[in-house]
Amino acid sequence: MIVETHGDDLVIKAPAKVNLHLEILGKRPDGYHELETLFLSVSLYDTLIFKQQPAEVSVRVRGSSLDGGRDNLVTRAIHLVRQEAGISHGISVELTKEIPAAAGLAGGSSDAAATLAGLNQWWNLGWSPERLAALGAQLGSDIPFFFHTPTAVARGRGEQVEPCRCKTPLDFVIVSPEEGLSTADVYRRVVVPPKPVSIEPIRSALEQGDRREVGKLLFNRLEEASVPLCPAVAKIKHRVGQDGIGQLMSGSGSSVFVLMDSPQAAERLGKQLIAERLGRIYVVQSSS
Ligand SMILES: C[C@@](CO)(OP(=O)(O)O)[C@H](O)COP(=O)(O)OP(=O)(O)OC[C@H]1O[C@@H](n2ccc(N)nc2=O)[C@H](O)[C@@H]1O
Ligand SMILES: Nc1ncnc2c1ncn2[C@@H]1O[C@H](COP(=O)(O)OP(=O)(O)O)[C@@H](O)[C@H]1O
Repeated sequence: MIVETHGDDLVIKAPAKVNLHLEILGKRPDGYHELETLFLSVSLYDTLIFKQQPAEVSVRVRGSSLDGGRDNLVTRAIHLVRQEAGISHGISVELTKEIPAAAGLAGGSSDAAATLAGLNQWWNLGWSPERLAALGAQLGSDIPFFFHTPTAVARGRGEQVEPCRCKTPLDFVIVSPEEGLSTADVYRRVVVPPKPVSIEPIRSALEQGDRREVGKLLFNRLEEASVPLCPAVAKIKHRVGQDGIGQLMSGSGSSVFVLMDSPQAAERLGKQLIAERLGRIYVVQSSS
């Protein structure tokens, strides 16, 4: 995330993520699936502006039909911090959404992580990134990763995070169809593989900066479960199947990303796809 002060305001840009690898290792007694995933944050951002306000909490959302009420992850993160710190200070947050919601890009999770980090600074709490990540895990599985950007391996439900290196910037075109996907529906259909695909080859390719190898090794176990639920994913995968150096659905969908071998190639493909009305198109790079 990118943190700046503008006059009296604190401004945080909260990045989206993609999963370069996602494998299911098993099903747990609590019904959740144990996963192993390689996260990468990218340069598509929501923006949060924190402003002083006496006692009450208010969250205003722009650029989306989501409201700022008690179900919004920003609001939930504010209440969690106030409870944990034992304080009742007010705060006003203006959230401008650019990351499409429920698209496998973890926009809501990133907003929550940005809120935890922002309030830690705003209220001088002095909490460590580990403490913030552990608090975030109470709100959502993808949140701890955002304290370890740009790239990390995550296990468990996503809360066990091990940072890794990305030696070279990576360029992507992301296609987000209008049709969304329910994470619960996708996990319900997933089949636990007898022998999981290893994360090590793609992690090593990323650490060596071998983008072609990364492209060849892209893998997401949830993709096969999602295609029958969302024909748009199949349509996009078919359309971009020969483009770039690899293509994959992100997380539980429905966004699909194409890994490109240069920023110029990403710009060119982005322009072509905008004309084809497959969904919202984002030309992005790996970022913090
Ligand atoms: C797929 C991933 C990968 O990064 O991200 P997104 O696509 O959401 O970005 C995550 O595993 C999203 O995990 P999480 O954020 O916990 O999903 P939720 O929406 O809370 O889960 C909805 C439902 O999906 C099932 N579920 C979820 C996560 C998991 N590891 N195993 C599961 O079986 C559970 O039935 C749960 O009740
Ligand atoms: N600030 C927020 N931004 C996006 N979604 C939010 C937010 N707060 C709550 N939500 C809810 O969380 C769900 C998951 O959002 P998000 O993290 O964007 O998607 P995904 O889990 O597919 O990556 C959405 O369906 C939405 O209803």
